[in-house]
Amino acid sequence: MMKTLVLPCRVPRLPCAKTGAPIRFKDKGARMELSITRPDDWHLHLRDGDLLEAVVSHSASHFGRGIVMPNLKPPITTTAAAVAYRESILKALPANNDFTPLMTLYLTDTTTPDEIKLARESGTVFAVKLYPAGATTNSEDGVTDLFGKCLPVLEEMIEQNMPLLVHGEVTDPAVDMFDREKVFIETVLRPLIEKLPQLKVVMEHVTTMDAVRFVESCSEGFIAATVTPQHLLLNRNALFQGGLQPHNYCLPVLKREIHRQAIVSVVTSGSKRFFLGTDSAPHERQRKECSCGCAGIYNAPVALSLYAKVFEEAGALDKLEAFTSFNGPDFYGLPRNTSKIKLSKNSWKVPESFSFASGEIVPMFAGETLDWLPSSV
Ligand SMILES: NC(=O)N[C@@H](CC(=O)O)C(=O)O
Ligand SMILES: [Zn+2]
Ligand SMILES: [Zn+2]
Repeated sequence: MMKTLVLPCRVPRLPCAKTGAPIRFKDKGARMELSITRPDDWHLHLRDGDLLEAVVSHSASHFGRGIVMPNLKPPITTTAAAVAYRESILKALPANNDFTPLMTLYLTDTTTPDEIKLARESGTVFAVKLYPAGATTNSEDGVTDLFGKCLPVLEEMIEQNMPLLVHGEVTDPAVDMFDREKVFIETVLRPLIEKLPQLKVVMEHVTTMDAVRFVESCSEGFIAATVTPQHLLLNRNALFQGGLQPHNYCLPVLKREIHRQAIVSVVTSGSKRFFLGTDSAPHERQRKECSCGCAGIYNAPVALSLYAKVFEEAGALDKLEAFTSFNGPDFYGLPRNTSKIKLSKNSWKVPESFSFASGEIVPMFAGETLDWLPSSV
């Protein structure tokens, strides 16, 4: 496979007051070590069956919690299904691992306010996910008319202090693929927030300067965003470099360099509105390398190394811990993790692939050498 073109992260920094996050650096001879509060992944696809078994340990080995996406087949639309899915995740965890899956419900045109009450009472569901119908992988059952069909549910979510997580893209085929996030902000998100200013919303996997500006312009504590490693490190050239690169294809699709730079600038500025969400989305190799390949990048094994790389190159390692470990739980109103992990400046090679019962999964940056190695303390 072609070596991925990784872009430099030394970009202009937005002016910002120092957050003063207590980061501990140790210089072990030539090797730098960083000790940070255990991170959480606020956007994660764990799948089910043997794929779940194959991938879960890559997240569970370093992350404390993960917001688990509900886009299974069939989707997780009820609390009962979320509770059962949670059980199967717990069963698939390695022994003595206390990773906590935070479950989500898949919003449909027919979700009821009572289901939201049940979700809150269960203590296992932490958010509701909006997939505009047809926007991405397994979104066929998603919402067709948010304002027409879902307002009572959204009002109940305000009552229950339950955040709405959005895949922020319109699906109108007349809208250019690269403009779908920007158009979603203007036609759906802004009107939604004007109508329901008390609703907590996370704009998932932001990819544009427009999204960065929008989130920054909203009230803190109500609107936040997750950011993936791929949208921090790659621009849309990575899809075509040396030939079509299916393992760099995800949705929302990678954008122009100016957008990538805007995202790097805002996360490394220390803004509290942005936090770690890998969107790690494994698909079996044949489902990526075919004539109509699936969208989704499998980044769980490399995500922490890559986030550290971005912050290091931007000269902002002192802001890394807030992004990986504080801003997310603070937004969700959950306690921060108490355990730590270590990131050592140690070269390691990303495996070419991971085999499992039904095939192989190719990780992001397969076969390449990365600098930061995470380990539990
Ligand atoms: N991001 C992706 O490209 N794919 C995700 C779905 C999603 O998060 O949109 C998947 O489930 O494969
Ligand atoms: Zn999505
Ligand atoms: Zn996703």
